Amino acid sequence: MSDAPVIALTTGEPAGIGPELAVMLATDGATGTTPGHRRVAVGDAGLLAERAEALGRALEIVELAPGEPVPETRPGRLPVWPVALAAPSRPGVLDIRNGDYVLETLDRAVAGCRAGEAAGIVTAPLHKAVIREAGHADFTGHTEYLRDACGVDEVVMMLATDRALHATGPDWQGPRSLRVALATTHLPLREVSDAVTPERLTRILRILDADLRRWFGLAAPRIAVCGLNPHAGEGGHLGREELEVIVPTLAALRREGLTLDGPLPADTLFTPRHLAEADAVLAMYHDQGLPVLKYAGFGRAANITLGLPLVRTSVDHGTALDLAGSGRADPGSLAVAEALAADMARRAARD
Ligand SMILES: NC(=O)C1=CN([C@@H]2O[C@H](COP(=O)(O)OP(=O)(O)OC[C@H]3O[C@@H](n4cnc5c(N)ncnc54)[C@H](O)[C@@H]3O)[C@@H](O)[C@H]2O)C=CC1
Ligand SMILES: NCC(=O)COP(=O)(O)O
Repeated sequence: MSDAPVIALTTGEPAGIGPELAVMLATDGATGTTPGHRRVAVGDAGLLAERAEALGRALEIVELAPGEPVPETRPGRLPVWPVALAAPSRPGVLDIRNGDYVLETLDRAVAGCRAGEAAGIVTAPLHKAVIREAGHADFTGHTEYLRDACGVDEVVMMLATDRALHATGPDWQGPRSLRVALATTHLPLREVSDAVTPERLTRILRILDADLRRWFGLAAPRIAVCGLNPHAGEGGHLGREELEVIVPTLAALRREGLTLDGPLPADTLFTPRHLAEADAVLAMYHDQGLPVLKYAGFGRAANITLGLPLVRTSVDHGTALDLAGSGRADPGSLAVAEALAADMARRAARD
């Protein structure tokens, strides 16, 4: 049996594109053969078989018992850690009866990592609203769910375009190569300002600095930090969060040795001159940073949860209910995210 790391691929919302993306990876000539890692899907085996049939792809689904070794990845075969759907699922049609199912796939993957059966997790997209409507009123996303499942206080969501996953130094240049981390994740805009506290910023920036060193081989990561307000507050005339929170927090962290630029006006930070001088950008909120990242690399970017005790990467997109079942969804981001999880798992094994 190979010692290539096992990556658990949670197949996400059953009515979304996740299951068919897993089928695409498993049947594709390039991604179906991954000598560097072994893939095990986590989800309903019957659902995956249905999606494979609908796409016209020949796929042998191999249900694994707990503890059974994950075989080598080869095209046309998909080992599965089975989790049963609560109700049949049709592409594009959400069903709150399957809300728990999605969380159970995550729990199975985390348990697999804890038991040493898997070295990392890559997640296909889930649908946040349907999970909340299924009774999990506090659910906001994988990132926060995995934080709580792993018992850590803070994690950082960072998305990176594929060119930025391994690049350092002179390779890090220009708008197509971008790493964007978020100070706040899934919050209504109204709550963002209150959430940007010295304590949170300090935790986030320490994790970002440490994990850029750990996973991206950067000896002294340069982090460009966005302001919260237009023109980074215009000297206090357009908001005081910069003067009262961000500036003093960055100053304290610089004294700890972090290399931080900012707070900078977010509208001009994402220009080549500034990006050329930064290894990552910290945006204050979701839609301040992610539209730029997706403009630069949608479909070829990965989402990484920093600060977890396990490896977790994900796609740069959501459930795309409008495409589910059509076979037109692009599996590019899932392939990038899975390859990154495998790289991180190998790095973790070496360290
Ligand atoms: N990692 C995750 O689990 C994520 C989950 N979501 C969730 O997904 C649900 C839907 O979110 P939306 O904002 O509508 O974003 P979305 O990414 O699902 O869709 C936005 C647009 O992008 C297109 N698109 C998405 N993925 C694509 C792919 N692989 N290939 C081609 N086109 C693609 C869709 O067709 C749609 O036009 C929400 O519940 C959201 O919370 C969103 C982002 C990440
Ligand atoms: N837009 C990114 C996103 O929503 C990712 O959410 P999750 O990975 O925390 O589920």
